[in-house]
Amino acid sequence: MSDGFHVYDTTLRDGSQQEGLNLSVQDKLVIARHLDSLGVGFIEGGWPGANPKDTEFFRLARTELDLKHAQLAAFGATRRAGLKAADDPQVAALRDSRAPVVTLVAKSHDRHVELALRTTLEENLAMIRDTVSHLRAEGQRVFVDAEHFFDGFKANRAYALEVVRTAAEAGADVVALCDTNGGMLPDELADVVHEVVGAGARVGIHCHDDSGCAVANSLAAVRAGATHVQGCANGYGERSGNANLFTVIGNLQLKRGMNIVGDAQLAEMTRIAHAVSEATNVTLSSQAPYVGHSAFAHKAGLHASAVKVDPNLYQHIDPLVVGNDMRMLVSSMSGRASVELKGKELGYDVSGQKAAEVVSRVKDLESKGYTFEAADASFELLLREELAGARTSYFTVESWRVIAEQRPDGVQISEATVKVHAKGERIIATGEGNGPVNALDTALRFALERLYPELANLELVDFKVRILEGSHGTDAITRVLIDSSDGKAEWGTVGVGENVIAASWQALEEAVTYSLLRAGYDPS
Ligand SMILES: CC(=O)SCCNC(=O)CCNC(=O)[C@H](O)C(C)(C)COP(=O)(O)OP(=O)(O)OC[C@H]1O[C@@H](n2cnc3c(N)ncnc32)[C@H](O)[C@@H]1OP(=O)(O)O
Ligand SMILES: CC(=O)C(=O)O
Repeated sequence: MSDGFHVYDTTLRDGSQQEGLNLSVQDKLVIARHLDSLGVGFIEGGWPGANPKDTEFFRLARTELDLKHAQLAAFGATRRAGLKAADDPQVAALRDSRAPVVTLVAKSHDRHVELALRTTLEENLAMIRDTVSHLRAEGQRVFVDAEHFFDGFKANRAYALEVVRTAAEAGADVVALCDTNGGMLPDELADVVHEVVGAGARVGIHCHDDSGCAVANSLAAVRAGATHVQGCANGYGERSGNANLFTVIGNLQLKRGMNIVGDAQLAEMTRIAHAVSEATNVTLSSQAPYVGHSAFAHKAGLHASAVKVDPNLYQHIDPLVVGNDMRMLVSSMSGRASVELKGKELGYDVSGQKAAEVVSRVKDLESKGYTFEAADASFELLLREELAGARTSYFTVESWRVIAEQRPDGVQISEATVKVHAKGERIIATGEGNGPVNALDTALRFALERLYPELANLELVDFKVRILEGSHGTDAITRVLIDSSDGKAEWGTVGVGENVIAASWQALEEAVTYSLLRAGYDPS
């Protein structure tokens, strides 16, 4: 990280104020390690003393977190009105955390001092002064988060600036100006930051995303002179979240030319964003800038035809720089170039008239309810059929049948029979399952596993059903998407039919066919 500029992560404190996000101490340790490996300068670990988990995190961090880049910061409030900082138990918890940095939240809006703290403006300044100097004297580095700073500045400019001066004079290294309610817009916010820079301490910025401007506001603040930027992984945080730190880092490094993290660390950013999302158990938006699964996915035919000439015609950066990948999506919006590029991605040479035929087939099938964006394996099987003039096939299906039963004891069980032909044999197999699709899957595997032992590695990992509305007087139809894995890769297949079992069978048959193709068996 460049000297003189701080990247401060508050995922483990402000990020965990997000509705539905609950981190264990172990989750926090895992996330801290990921953020450290990205090269952030500070990791705010939580509020020691506010709850046992955060206190425990700081205790364990001393022995279990071997941070290579970041310093740990403990978050807490200034002392209570009327108490000495040294006697305030919450301040003691910050001291006892033994974190090298303490970040104190301080009121900087006069109305909040009077209504929320129920004290005088002078006492609030004394609370800031005493707490900062006490912790400094105890050997900790102190940052101050000036809460509601921008709203406070509008209401009482002199008082908001006095808060910054008081914190700086007492020894705070950073005063982070907080857009706590997240309602600021970049131009207005930048003007305020500009006025504060030079008041003594290093000026930082902490933005919430209630107006959808948290990242833009953070960048505007940096341009106006802030040299400390706070944010959260994947934009987590209370209400609409905080500035997405990954977007901020990408923009500062790649658009503003700042040396925020190393190139090798930036190339890990996509992996880290997804690993943090695994730890928080909050699905990462596929549209997340830089790191989302769709951030460099091209669906429109016109885009693909230009990307074929030069990917940068429809991409703002090279995805590899942030560890992401360009992907081509095939759908009813595709043209020949989309199919050509997707074919190349899958290892097939398809162009000209053949590409046009594939496009036309995809469009026709999508008009009937199929979708190939999420069913890459079904698309590959279709492509192979167009190129070879015949389906890739390892078995032919004579018939299948399934019975769903509810027994007198309430247990529901399904039983399926499949009749298939493979390698010159006619095979009849029966399977049971907790539902009809599970029973069909079991029966099909029983039928084929002896001839194709690699099938034992196939696992169905997801199953999605969608009822598509009928049009032009037709009945509604069912689309089934199955995600499968062989432990090395995942792939999707699609089936469409008038009933859910027929659609599922089709997606299942393609999942099995594709797994045999991947396993290297020769098609019949
Ligand atoms: C803008 C932000 O996001 S700041 C971070 C906010 N995060 C959290 O609140 C999560 C952790 N919080 C907690 O666990 C609890 O609220 C605690 C442990 C901190 C306090 O709990 P309690 O003692 O029960 O108080 P409660 O939550 O009801 O109220 C907060 C108190 O802190 C006071 N306070 C608020 N801000 C400050 C401040 N900057 N400096 C000193 N005191 C403050 C309030 O006036 C209130 O005082 P009161 O007890 O005299 O009414
Ligand atoms: C401190 C903080 O999280 C805020 O003001 O938003």
